[in-house]
Amino acid sequence: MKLNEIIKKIEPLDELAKQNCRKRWDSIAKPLYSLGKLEEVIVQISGITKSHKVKLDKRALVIMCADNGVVEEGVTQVGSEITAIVSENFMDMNSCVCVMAQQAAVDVYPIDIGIMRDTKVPNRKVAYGTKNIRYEPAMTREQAVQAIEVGIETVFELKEKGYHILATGEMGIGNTTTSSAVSSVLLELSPEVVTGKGAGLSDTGLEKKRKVIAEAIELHKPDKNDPIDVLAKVGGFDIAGLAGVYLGAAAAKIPVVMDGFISAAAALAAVGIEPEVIHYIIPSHVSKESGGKRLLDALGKEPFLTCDMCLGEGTGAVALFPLLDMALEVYLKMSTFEEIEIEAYQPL
Ligand SMILES: Cc1cc2ncn([C@H]3O[C@H](COP(=O)(O)O)[C@@H](O)[C@H]3O)c2cc1C
Ligand SMILES: O=C(O)c1cccnc1
Repeated sequence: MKLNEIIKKIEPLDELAKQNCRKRWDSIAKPLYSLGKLEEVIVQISGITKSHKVKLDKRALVIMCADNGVVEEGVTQVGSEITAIVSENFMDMNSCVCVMAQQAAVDVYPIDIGIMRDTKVPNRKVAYGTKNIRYEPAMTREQAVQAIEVGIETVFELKEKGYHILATGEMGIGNTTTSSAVSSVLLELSPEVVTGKGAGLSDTGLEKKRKVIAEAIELHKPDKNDPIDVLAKVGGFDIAGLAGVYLGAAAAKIPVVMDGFISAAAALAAVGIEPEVIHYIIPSHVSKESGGKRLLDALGKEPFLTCDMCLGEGTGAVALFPLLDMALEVYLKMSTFEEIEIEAYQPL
């Protein structure tokens, strides 16, 4: 599926479906608007799916798994070999997000979009890891587009399987370095501000990480007005793949729940490629990682959850599903004012 053709398919949300959904909320016997963002998110999903008959029965988490050459620079607490190990554990439902996903009835779809060795994870490899951004661009522009297209194709395959809603996750040692680099360029903020300790780093390690990011940006001069250039020069296959998931979701008219810092950096790139994508994205939590809040602000999204999480894998996104389920149960099952024979509140 070609990126250019997919972009052409992306439309504004359906206003009529949103209005019908709002009407249903307003008829429910409770104080108007009192479920706040939980009402708004169901309205958003109506607009995305062009129907006020919202269904969230089948849900999938896409986990983009890839390695990053920049790990050679000592910007992480653990080595690249951990990416493959954790990614293969997803296949056995043995990771934090898998446990949470089972609880929330979310199916887990890890994808090997660029792990540095062969794995048992479904193979959509663009390459065996990216180049070290301190010295070379992470990937070619063609590879960035290819990774985006892997994300797009994944969405259409899941839509075909009947999924109603998707969530984003990733696994890739070193990907808070690449996400911070992408964020620094796209937000026009110094690496100091948007770079944190990722999966754990000493203070000296953090200093080095910021320096490496600053040097990579200085060397490659990514064009902030061209998110594909930014992804190619200082991003990763996982981030580009996730950008493709957002673009694909918008084209396929399927809502997508965004996880934390890395997922938000990918979202910012996707929205830079096609601004309309923003309406198809549902935020979940605010990552504790430096830059997490700034990315949400730049996307104009408020988090549902503030739990100081910074784990990745899609954990924050999956954590939102029980809340979405409760919102939808009220929306679908609650009595209306008419049914319990009291006069409806008038909007103020
Ligand atoms: C065992 C382990 C499991 C993980 N699961 C997610 N991450 C998270 O940490 C990584 C990013 O942090 P950094 O940039 O510091 O490497 C990503 O893989 C992210 O998903 C993990 C990290 C580790 C070590
Ligand atoms: O918020 C995230 O996505 C995150 C933060 C730190 C480490 N891994 C992921």
